[in-house]
Amino acid sequence: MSHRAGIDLPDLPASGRPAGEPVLEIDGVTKRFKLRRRKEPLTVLENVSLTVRPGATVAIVGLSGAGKSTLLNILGLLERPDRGTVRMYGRETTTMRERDRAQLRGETIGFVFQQLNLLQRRTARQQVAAPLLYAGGDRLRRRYALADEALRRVGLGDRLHSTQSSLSGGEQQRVAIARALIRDPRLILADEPTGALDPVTAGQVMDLLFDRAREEDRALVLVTHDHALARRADAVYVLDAGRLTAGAPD
Ligand SMILES: Nc1ncnc2c1ncn2[C@@H]1O[C@H](COP(=O)(O)OP(=O)(O)OP(=O)(O)O)[C@@H](O)[C@H]1O
Repeated sequence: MSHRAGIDLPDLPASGRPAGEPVLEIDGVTKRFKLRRRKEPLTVLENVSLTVRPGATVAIVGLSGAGKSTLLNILGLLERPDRGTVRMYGRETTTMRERDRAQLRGETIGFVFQQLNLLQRRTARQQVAAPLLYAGGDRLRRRYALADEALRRVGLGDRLHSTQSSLSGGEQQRVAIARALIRDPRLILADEPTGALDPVTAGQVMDLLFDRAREEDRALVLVTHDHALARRADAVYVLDAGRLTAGAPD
């Protein structure tokens, strides 16, 4: 068991695939939103269950408005479901205090979302190093070297000192990916991570995310409209009318 920042997490094996406890396991998750001027709430997720094991790559597809981002927010402990359980390494999170959920989120999850949430005047190196400001110890001291390495891995080794506003949309997205990976998260949650990228760069970036998830027994959950990309995952699920079913995209 690792004990980092007060959170107990199972140790990852040095090699090989563990039979292992699921990274994430949700069961019977239901989410409704109250809409203005509508009596009946909108049911976005209905009795959704999903298990993500170490090393797994999972893609979720569905029409616009199907609830994919809502599901990803629940998996990422950013939102709580109205019903159901969300277990991370066996720990039930829906009843945890917000502070504990935030700590578990920070230690475990790397987010690559559609909204980039990057600061326009910071350099690429500063953006990517930022999550390590809270890491402490060696990673805090080496944050710029680690950021430079992460930026090189997404092909931005020559743009370390460029400010966010001077980068193209695709380059900004790669900065966001480098930032999501800098803390070496066990679970990567990605929402349309290649939307702004050309096919070649998109392929390289996805190789990086898939390799990280598979080779190091991390896990990846990917939301996408791109069915060719979804087919690269070990498992594909379709979200339709609030229900999640296993299935291959058309
Ligand atoms: N906070 C909220 N309050 C009210 N309705 C919401 C809220 N968040 C999401 N919704 C609604 O829930 C439904 C699902 O939204 P969500 O963003 O999860 O869909 P999505 O499948 O990710 O869509 P897209 O592919 O277009 O990004 C939509 O009808 C949306 O308007």
